[in-house]
Amino acid sequence: MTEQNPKPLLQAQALTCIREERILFDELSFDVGPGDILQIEGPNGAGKTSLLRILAGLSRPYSGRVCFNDRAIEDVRDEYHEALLYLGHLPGVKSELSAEENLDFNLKITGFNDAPIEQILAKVNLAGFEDHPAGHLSAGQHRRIALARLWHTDAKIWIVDEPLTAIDKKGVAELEQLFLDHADRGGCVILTTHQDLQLVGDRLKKLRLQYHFTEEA
Ligand SMILES: Nc1ncnc2c1ncn2[C@@H]1O[C@H](COP(=O)(O)OP(=O)(O)OP(=O)(O)O)[C@@H](O)[C@H]1O
Repeated sequence: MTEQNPKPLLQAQALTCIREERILFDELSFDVGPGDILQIEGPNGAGKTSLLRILAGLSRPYSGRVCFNDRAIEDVRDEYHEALLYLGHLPGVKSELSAEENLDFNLKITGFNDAPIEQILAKVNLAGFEDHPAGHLSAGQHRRIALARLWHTDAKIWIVDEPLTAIDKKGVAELEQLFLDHADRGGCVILTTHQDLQLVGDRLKKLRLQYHFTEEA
């Protein structure tokens, strides 16, 4: 937290999610405030991605609601959209486009028409790979193209699904530092990862989802 009890940016209020007749989580409530870095943990299939998608407004909970600045996100859709950067676990990178074209496209759809693409790609260690088709890059480099958006955004709320997958140690440390800097500026980060975060350390809050079996299982 950057200050004592700041007003939450995002509130999960009694969220229940059911998929294929299985309750993933039931009446889940938590707040995320400026300066928070929240790691959602849990085994495969526990519902981490489902929770992130609900928080991002991409899918609806069975019951409960998500609030941004005390308002249901459905009621402040445009405002929320502006405040949010969501990066799903499928990176949204087109194999046939180059690293530069992909980033340029992703930034343009979020309103950045003149972003310094080369500089941003250099920050994610893709200098020299700007013209390479994403499909010819490694899994980690592919993911770095998607992650590059984090280095050029005004969004306060970052929701990122498994950002560290396929990223090497140095890249993980750089990302952790970026998350810390963002939190220090009053933003928040909600992420899933199966890795232990080293740098973020005591700034980190954790929320653990359990795997609930169906009654028949
Ligand atoms: N759109 C959907 N329709 C039906 N079932 C779904 C849908 N999305 C997810 N599920 C189911 O919900 C459960 C939780 O999936 P989810 O991807 O949220 O888990 P996760 O905790 O992110 O898992 P992992 O660690 O493997 O990424 C899974 O059993 C999955 O099959």
